[in-house]
Amino acid sequence: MSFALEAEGLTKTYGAVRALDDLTLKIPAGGVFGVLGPNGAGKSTLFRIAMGLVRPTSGVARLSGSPAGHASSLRQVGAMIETPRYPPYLTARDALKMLALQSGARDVDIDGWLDRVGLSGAADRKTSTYSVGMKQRLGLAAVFFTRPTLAILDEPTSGMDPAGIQEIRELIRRLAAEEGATIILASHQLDEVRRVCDRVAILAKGRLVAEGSVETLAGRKPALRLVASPVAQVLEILGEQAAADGPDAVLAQIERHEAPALIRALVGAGVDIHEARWREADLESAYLDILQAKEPADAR
Ligand SMILES: Nc1ncnc2c1ncn2[C@@H]1O[C@H](COP(=O)(O)OP(=O)(O)OP(=O)(O)O)[C@@H](O)[C@H]1O
Repeated sequence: MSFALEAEGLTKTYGAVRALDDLTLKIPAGGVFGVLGPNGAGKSTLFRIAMGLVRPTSGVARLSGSPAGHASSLRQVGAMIETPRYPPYLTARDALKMLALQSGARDVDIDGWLDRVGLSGAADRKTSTYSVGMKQRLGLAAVFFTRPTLAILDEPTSGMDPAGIQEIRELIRRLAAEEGATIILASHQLDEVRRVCDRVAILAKGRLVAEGSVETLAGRKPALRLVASPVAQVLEILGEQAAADGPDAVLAQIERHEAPALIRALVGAGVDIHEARWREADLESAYLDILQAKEPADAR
């Protein structure tokens, strides 16, 4: 397996503060990886080291096998650290042109990228007139237009309203699928992480306290909750794949692609289905439980 980012025994101290404390973490190449953790857990420090902005006190970080901070690894990484800032007098188009010049990227389809992030209509407006969401979308174009193999997004939806968060979330998923880049994102929005990320790591006080797929960490897979009658017949048809969930509902442990066929089969067997809804993995409770149980006890 190849890894987009590897941290081995990574420690970073700022005076008496250990921002990272012997962190070992391997983030596989491909997909969207979430880094979670309370304020001060060390997420941004890990990202700054990956981008070569900060030197570790000890340990190593590698991007696709090359040491972080080396020219070869820097060329592969694009990053957005919180809300991007641009000189206020620049339009979005000029901001991307400037970034293309700075990065030495050639043949960048600036109009195409403005279109992909939904900014075509505002391309010639000064970025100082942009909403937070528009700045984030421009920031995503700026990360991806040089086609990095690794994109690091530090709290990409901070300060945004729910509609804006949903837009950015969909854009990130689309870019992950279309660009094939590994995306590593830090977020405090657990719902966002659950919907966007394939795998997550939880950091606390600079250490790794949990790592795995969202479903594994949440301790349960998504299940299809069917409100149906007669319930007994649904339980009989589904056998071991189902469990009663109250007097009129059943939880079916099936994969998402199996849902249409199951519903067709139940209706064909004469079952009335009043509601079918996915019960998602509960990452938030799992996150809080993990932090309570595993957070290193030594307060700093
Ligand atoms: N340049 C610095 N100088 C001194 N201390 C720092 C510096 N950068 C980070 N720290 C400290 O290191 C610890 C980890 O900070 P970091 O920003 O990596 O955490 P984080 O998980 O990104 O937090 P948040 O969720 O609040 O962004 C904190 O205690 C922070 O105060």
